[in-house]
Amino acid sequence: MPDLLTSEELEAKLREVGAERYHHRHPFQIRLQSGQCSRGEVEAWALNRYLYQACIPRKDAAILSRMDDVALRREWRQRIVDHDGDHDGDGGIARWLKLTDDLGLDREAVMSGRLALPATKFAVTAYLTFVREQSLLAAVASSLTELFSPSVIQVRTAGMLAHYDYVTPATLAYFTRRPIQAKRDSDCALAFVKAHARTPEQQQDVVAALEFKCAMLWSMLDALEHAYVYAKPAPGAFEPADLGERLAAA
Ligand SMILES: O=C(O)c1cc(C(=O)O)c2c(n1)C(=O)C(=O)c1cc(C(=O)O)[nH]c1-2
Repeated sequence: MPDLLTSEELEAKLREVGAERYHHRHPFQIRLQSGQCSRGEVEAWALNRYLYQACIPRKDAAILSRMDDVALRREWRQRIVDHDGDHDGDGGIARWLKLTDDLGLDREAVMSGRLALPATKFAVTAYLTFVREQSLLAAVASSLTELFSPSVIQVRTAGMLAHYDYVTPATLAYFTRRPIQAKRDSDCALAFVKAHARTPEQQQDVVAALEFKCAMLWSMLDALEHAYVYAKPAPGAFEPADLGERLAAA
């Protein structure tokens, strides 16, 4: 059994996991931010990621339902408000739909998830199952990828604005608020994890939870790369208008 880490050592270990395994290193992410994606690849990314966005308030509600502490619940519930908003047209999910609208995607097709890749659906379901079935500590730790999201969001947003003329700041409005929200949310989750991971086993669970979440994010980009860079979407999945050109180039 490994030694008990100090809370600073645990934090350093978690940051190491992010540096090695977070999706900022994924080839599809690098392709997206450096202007190499076709229009169809950008559309497929936005359509598939909608399912991840839509699952986040549901997974936060599952986590919230397991918290005994009133003060913690009060902090955590803000995450749900951020995504769902207070009325129609408000909140992160609505802002994600602004992105898919601007890309010309049909709302029903996006929101129903019927054109998403099988791997996207499996990944999102795995995240929901994880937070329901693992300990509360591991469920909270699985959100810690948000420690790393502000920098990937900044690089991706700047890259997309520079390289894709059909993408404007209004199209990417979803991302404007995320870095501040992610900092607030990950500060809260990290403080909880550092205070409650008090045995080597609990510390291992926390590290494994972050590795799981990095793998889940990574697998969604693997699936996008396979389907749209190599022009092989699964039967029934989204087929962008430029898929034929991509196939000819492959
Ligand atoms: O753009 C990104 O790369 C990115 C990554 C992540 C993440 O690391 O899980 C989240 C988000 N965005 C995001 O917008 C978001 O609301 C969010 C919530 C969570 C979570 O697990 O609770 N991660 C993320």
